[in-house]
Amino acid sequence: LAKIEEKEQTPLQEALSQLIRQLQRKDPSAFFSFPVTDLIAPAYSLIIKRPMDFSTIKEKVKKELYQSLEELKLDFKTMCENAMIYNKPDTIYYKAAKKLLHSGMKILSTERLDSLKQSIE
Ligand SMILES: CC(=O)c1cc(-c2ccccn2)c2ncccn12
Repeated sequence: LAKIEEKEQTPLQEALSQLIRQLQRKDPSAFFSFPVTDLIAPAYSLIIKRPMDFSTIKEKVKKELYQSLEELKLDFKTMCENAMIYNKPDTIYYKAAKKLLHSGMKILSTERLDSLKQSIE
């Protein structure tokens, strides 16, 4: 079999991957690991205009679609906010999203991203 070439990660991709690992640890139930389907969430694709999940975020890193750390922060916020739009406040998904958003904003704080940016330049 031809050897499948592994591509080196850029410093930005490295920093993004490290942040995503930290964020995913805050989703122990893995509610946010994969895209929400209309099968498990009726009419989801009609209600949520910009679906987002960790697997899609990781795919975007791999395809070098993030040009800054802030773009990751935007997708992360969208992912959590989607869950707080679609799910009612008394559901496990809404509560998990609220908690994930809160802990994620610390991991992605401006101070943290600024210092990480220094190390990338
Ligand atoms: C994130 C989210 O909104 C979500 C994840 C899930 C989910 C994620 C993994 C396994 C099962 N369910 C879900 N199920 C029903 C309604 C909403 N959700």
